[in-house]
Amino acid sequence: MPGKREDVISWDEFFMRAAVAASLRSKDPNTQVGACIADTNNRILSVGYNGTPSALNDDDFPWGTADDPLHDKHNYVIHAEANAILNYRGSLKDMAGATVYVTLFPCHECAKTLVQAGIGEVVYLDDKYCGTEDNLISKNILDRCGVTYRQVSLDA
Ligand SMILES: Nc1ccn([C@H]2C[C@H](O)[C@@H](COP(=O)(O)O)O2)c(=O)n1
Ligand SMILES: [Zn+2]
Repeated sequence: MPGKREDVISWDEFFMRAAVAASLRSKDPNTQVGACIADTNNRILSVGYNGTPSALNDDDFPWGTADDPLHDKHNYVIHAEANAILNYRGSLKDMAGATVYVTLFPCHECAKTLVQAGIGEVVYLDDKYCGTEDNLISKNILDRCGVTYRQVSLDA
């Protein structure tokens, strides 16, 4: 009888690759972010990526930053982590202790939302805004709320 295949990818890699796949749907020309929420039984609950509200035509949209807040994408885009939570059709109770895999470290608004949804762990790929005020607030929120975070990398 042949033995089982041992050379399989880890759960971390599996969920992070799902987050990366979600990020490929993002229309943001500068930063594409994907998120995948996995529960404590290693089941994917939801995925999301950064984009406009679905009723807002993303063809007719200022995909840049601007001094005028009316024309700055940051005021319109829903972040990947928020979309992953909003896309979930089950009970929020299922997110208790779940892990969010995200391709970019969460901003402070997402950190608050993740905490409130019951997420217990953040696993991230990139932290390109590390050390910025927003990033420090985000880490402060996660630390104070007992949400752990760790960085992983994906081999090419
Ligand atoms: N954890 C994050 C951080 C950012 N985003 C989104 C929001 C914007 O669409 C983009 C950031 O744009 P940038 O300021 O780098 O031009 O990424 C997110 O979804 N989740
Ligand atoms: Zn965010």
